[in-house]
Amino acid sequence: MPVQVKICGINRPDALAAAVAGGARYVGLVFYERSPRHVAPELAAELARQVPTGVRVVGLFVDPDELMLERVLGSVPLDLIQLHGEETPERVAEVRAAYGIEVMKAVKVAEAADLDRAAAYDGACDRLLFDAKAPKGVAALPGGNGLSFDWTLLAGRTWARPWMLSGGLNAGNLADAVRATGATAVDVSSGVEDRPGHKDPALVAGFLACAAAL
Ligand SMILES: O=C(O)c1ccccc1NCC(=O)[C@H](O)[C@H](O)COP(=O)(O)O
Repeated sequence: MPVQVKICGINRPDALAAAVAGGARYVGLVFYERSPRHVAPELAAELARQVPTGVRVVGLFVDPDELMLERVLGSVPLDLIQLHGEETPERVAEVRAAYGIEVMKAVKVAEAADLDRAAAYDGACDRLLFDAKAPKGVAALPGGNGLSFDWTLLAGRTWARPWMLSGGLNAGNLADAVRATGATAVDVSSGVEDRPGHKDPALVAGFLACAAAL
């Protein structure tokens, strides 16, 4: 079965067009103001309108409050809410119940214990996403840092929910990552950019071609 791809951090029509043309199943819009990929709800709504049926629009949030979620959901038709902060399992369940939209919880991984803790989210969300934990002591973003984690940590783990692999993926390491983890869905951002926050349509197309060939 082909690996499904989410291209995260879309903020321009040319990147969106490359993602759709290359067969991405998910496109991610970042609603986190510190991110170089941040999109205002107005631009996000315009981009979302260009997404064809069959491609799911994911809104990425970091510890959003109700005001934030309502502001975005009031104008942007999202298919999935991605929670990429320090949300507790209770908060994830609350967001899921409140908006009637699928919720994907990002779990930041550096060691086996992080995956042990992920079990608590398995019943609270619709999907899990495993991403590298941001390095301590630097002003890193909570995600989208182009860093990988030790993929062998996922070996032998089973999850009740569907899950995606992310963190430092690119066309050069995708095959190894999928082989090591058994992932059937992957998420990429930095690995298809030519500079922070700027997706390169050729890199997007190249990544999707690699995924399609797996
Ligand atoms: O992309 C961001 O700027 C971002 C900001 C805050 C939280 C999460 C963020 N991104 C997450 C993602 O783009 C993906 O879900 C994933 O982490 C892949 O990122 P990358 O390692 O850059 O491929």
